[in-house]
Amino acid sequence: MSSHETNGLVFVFTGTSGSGRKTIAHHIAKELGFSSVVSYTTRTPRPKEINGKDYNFISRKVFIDCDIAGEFFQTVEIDGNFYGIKKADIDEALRKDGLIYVIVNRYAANRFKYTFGERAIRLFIYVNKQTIMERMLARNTPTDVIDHYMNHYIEEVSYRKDCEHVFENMNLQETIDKVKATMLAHMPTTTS
Ligand SMILES: Nc1ncnc2c1ncn2[C@@H]1O[C@H](COP(=O)(O)OP(=O)(O)OP(=O)(O)O)[C@@H](O)[C@H]1O
Ligand SMILES: Nc1nc2c(ncn2[C@@H]2O[C@H](COP(=O)(O)O)[C@@H](O)[C@H]2O)c(=O)[nH]1
Repeated sequence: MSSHETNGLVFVFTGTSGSGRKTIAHHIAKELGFSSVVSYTTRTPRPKEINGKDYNFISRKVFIDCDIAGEFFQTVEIDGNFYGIKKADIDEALRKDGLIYVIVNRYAANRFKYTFGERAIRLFIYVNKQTIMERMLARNTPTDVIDHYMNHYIEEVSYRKDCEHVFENMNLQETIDKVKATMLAHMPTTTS
């Protein structure tokens, strides 16, 4: 049995695309000092995305080879692109930090819940569709990315009823404070 089945906490950031999940998750992780388990994808990088931070960008051939070799904990295909998280990356981060965080959609969130049970905490981040649109337009986000966010909104937002915690991300600092407090409440306190 690998360690990801026995130890550690998994914070699963999920919710509506473009709602601020990565911003919130990375900010809190930096403050609390733990690292993310980064997904692999065959999608083309968007402007400002960093390989190894936002995603590990790989070719379809490499993705399929890794999949056949059984390296992925879970995979999904969205709009013709593959996404997945590697078992070895989960195990390594759990060994190092005792907890991990991932940023994924409902399919991976369900898989984490199934495998880790109460040790998987789903943090659902959302904003309304209009706000996502306004934020994206203000940042000159490419049209195809905005379309992608809009097309998946209804399906994604319906998952919030299944999650342990739900946050509407209007004021960023307020959301960060609430999510961080929620995460800390799940983390074991250290005794001196
Ligand atoms: N409360 C907020 N107010 C205004 N802008 C925000 C807020 N939270 C995040 N943003 C901005 O919204 C954009 C999308 O945020 P982010 O990339 O973190 O979302 P995401 O849910 O991880 O998106 P993706 O679906 O692409 O993974 C970023 O430009 C971020 O700076
Ligand atoms: N099931 C999984 N979902 C994932 C994974 N990595 C990212 N995601 C989610 O997919 C959508 C689309 O992402 P985008 O960056 O192309 O907009 C979004 O909800 C991501 O959080 C994964 O490994 N498994």
